Amino acid sequence: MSVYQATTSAPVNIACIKYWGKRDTKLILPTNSSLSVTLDQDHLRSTTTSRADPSFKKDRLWLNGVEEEIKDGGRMATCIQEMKRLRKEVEAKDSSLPKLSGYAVHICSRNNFPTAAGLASSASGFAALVSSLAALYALPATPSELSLIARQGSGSACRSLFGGFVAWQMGFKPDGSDSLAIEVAPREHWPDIHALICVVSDDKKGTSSTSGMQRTVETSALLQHRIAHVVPARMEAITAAILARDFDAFARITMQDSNQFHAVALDTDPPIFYMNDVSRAIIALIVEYNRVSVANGGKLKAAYTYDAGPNAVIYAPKENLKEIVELIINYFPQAEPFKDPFGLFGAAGVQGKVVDGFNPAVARPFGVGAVKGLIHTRVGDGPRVLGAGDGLLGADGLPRAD
Ligand SMILES: Nc1ncnc2c1ncn2[C@@H]1O[C@H](COP(=O)(O)OP(=O)(O)OP(=O)(O)O)[C@@H](O)[C@H]1O
Ligand SMILES: C[C@@](O)(CCOP(=O)(O)OP(=O)(O)O)CC(=O)O
Repeated sequence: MSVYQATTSAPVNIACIKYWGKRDTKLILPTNSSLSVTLDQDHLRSTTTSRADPSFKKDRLWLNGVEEEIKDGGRMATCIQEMKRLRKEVEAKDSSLPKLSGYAVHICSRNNFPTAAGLASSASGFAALVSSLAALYALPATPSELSLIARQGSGSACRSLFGGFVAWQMGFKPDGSDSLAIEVAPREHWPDIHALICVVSDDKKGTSSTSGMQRTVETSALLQHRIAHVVPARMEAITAAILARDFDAFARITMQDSNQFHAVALDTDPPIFYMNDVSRAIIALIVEYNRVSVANGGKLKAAYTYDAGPNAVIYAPKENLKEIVELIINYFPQAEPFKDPFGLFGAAGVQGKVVDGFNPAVARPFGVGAVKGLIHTRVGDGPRVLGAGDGLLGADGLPRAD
């Protein structure tokens, strides 16, 4: 008997222009457009296997080995239902196709990084879910078409259907059919963009993005100014910066937009604080690192950005990553040796130090554990279809023990 199964992996994305606010909470339609960099799946990814089988009684999902309830009318159920609808359309056009749209599915997914810790697991998770079902159902859909469905799982997930530099166009139609992701530039356009993730906390966060942004929509006057007068011009300017590979402009806009997102969080009633003292110290270090460069006649060398949590993501051209890792480690000693996937350091490992002219008093040194880990990665590609050997379900249709 045929086994109908597909496995894909999908990347995390970290926004430079932040999505924060919905105009429709069911369809997940945003109050502003956003733009992100897709990170390399060689380092951070969700891997998902989907199987359709006539013997399955109901749709089931396992996340990191634990079964999650698929709630009726919930986001997961909506995504699965929408994918089955697309499959049904394909089957209607070709009667020789197996009627997979009528079978229940078993879905098994793993993240190779902490889930629900502000590392955008919902983005890679829903992108992997949608792309694995698209592969299972052999849908002729484009990544933008699939992004319409991933968006209904988690807004930011729509941007993980592409690699490189990705915009989520907010759209204007009430049915959401124009609220989708498009590629601004593939990673090959600007492969030099690297990212250092400073894991400040891998705990589950206090205020989820979903509830936090809704409170902001309801109570923040500053958000209305951001939506009407700030984001549209920033979307244009950062797109131009990416197309011109202008890191100075890219960095300036990215930092400004992170700052404004955290300002609207603070402007929410009651206020929401996602950054902590460690996050703010990292901002001070990057600001000073850039100041020294500019004082010496150079340009901005790094950009920080923070999502709905205290973890920092630092974007920079590859050539600056060595200095940036040394800088962070100088203030935030690490319990574990730095994993050095790009071979920046020799066998001796990293020694903390600051660049000449750096004012060390901009931040106080912290103890081991303030920054729990550093992940060095770079701009990456979009979802990948994997081989049968990578499947996460066993012959019985349940998660494989490994
Ligand atoms: N691999 C996956 N497959 C399917 N769903 C997933 C996967 N990984 C995460 N999710 C869903 O995303 C939820 C976590 O999303 P949440 O927004 O709380 O955290 P986050 O994405 O890590 O943080 P943020 O989006 O704010 O950066 C999980 O509870 C689960 O429902
Ligand atoms: C701060 C952000 O990371 C917010 C992400 O919010 P989510 O996409 O997690 O929210 P839901 O649509 O409610 O699932 C900014 C961004 O990624 O653009």
